[in-house]
Amino acid sequence: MTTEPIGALTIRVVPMPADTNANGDIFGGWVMSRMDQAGGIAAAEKAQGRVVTVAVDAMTFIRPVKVGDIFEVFTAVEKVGRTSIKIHVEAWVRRFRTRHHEKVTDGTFTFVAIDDDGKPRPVPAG
Ligand SMILES: CC(=O)SCCNC(=O)CCNC(=O)[C@H](O)C(C)(C)COP(=O)(O)OP(=O)(O)OC[C@H]1O[C@@H](n2cnc3c(N)ncnc32)[C@H](O)[C@@H]1OP(=O)(O)O
Repeated sequence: MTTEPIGALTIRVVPMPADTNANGDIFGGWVMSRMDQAGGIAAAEKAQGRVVTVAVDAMTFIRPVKVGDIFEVFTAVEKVGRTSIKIHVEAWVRRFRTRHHEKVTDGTFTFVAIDDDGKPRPVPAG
């Protein structure tokens, strides 16, 4: 089990009771949405402009997220193609009250740099 997050801290937020599923844990869609947002921030920085999500791969939900946890998303550029960027995304929590730090989810998000017409454009070098 990884003991330290991979990548840069990109989003930090506390989930609320409205974000729970029928079990009382945080809804997986809420988790994926925050991960997509964080990946989009990292990809837009690399692309120096607009990006869209084209694919999500290898999502693993390892541990539940609870109300009151501090939810953190870490991102790292994994691969840059001609117009696409793969971002490794990890979600970690600092557990409510204990502040125990553990990984809850990871996945690979692929984004495509787009122009004003929504068409793929090359990712700038550097
Ligand atoms: C449906 C939704 O609302 S999801 C939420 C937001 N996302 C979107 O709206 C995106 C909707 N999709 C699109 O607009 C288009 O599919 C686009 C702009 C992302 C891509 O357009 P396409 O005409 O398919 O582009 P194209 O075939 O040239 O591929 C562009 C790049 O994406 C990569 N790509 C395309 N599909 C995938 C895929 N399923 N997995 C990984 N990479 C992919 C290609 O390999 C290519 O990468 P490269 O240039 O680095 O080699």
